Amino acid sequence: MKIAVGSKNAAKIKAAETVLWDIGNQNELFPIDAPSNVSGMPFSDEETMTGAMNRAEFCLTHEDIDIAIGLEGGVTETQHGLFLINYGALAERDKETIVAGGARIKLPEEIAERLRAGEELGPVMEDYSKNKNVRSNEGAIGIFTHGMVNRDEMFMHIMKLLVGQRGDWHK
Ligand SMILES: O=c1[nH]c(=O)c2ncn([C@@H]3O[C@H](COP(=O)(O)OP(=O)(O)OP(=O)(O)O)[C@@H](O)[C@H]3O)c2[nH]1
Repeated sequence: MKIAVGSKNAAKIKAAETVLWDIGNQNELFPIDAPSNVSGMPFSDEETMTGAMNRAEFCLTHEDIDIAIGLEGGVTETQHGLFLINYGALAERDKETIVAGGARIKLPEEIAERLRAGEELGPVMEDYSKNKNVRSNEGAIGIFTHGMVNRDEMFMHIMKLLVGQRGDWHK
């Protein structure tokens, strides 16, 4: 089967590749630069989830793609602070899109304040950590967990939730 992941982000591609290899399929993975059609920095569960679904559904407009995956990062406000969140979606023609959310952690207040003021997490994390291209490598989750859970691993978990819900990979 031809499977698309709606991003050129290395952490997202690695997560998709790893989980698809793990389920033992002879599938081909195609990274596609898919628009999320939500804001650059999604600011709620709803918006982040919609971004993941929009990316997956965009990939299905490529006729040769059988299964499309969208992965999206964002943040959400809670009574206890601003949390980093992530969602994934798996779309197929004539089937209901499958959705899953990933692990979430509270962001330090100095980061939260900058996001509330309109900055995007990617550049803020580069500035904070002095590392380059954080969003495609360890991610904010990797930095704040001291490498215990990096962004690819967090997306791998979402991938497992998606492919697990679909189920019938060997039929
Ligand atoms: O350093 C980061 N570590 C993270 O853990 C993280 N999660 C989200 N973001 C940022 O939030 C926005 C939407 O995220 P996002 O997933 O839609 O886009 P992305 O730029 O990471 O990938 P893509 O658009 O190439 O697929 C973008 O500004 C991302 O930079 C992160 N940045």
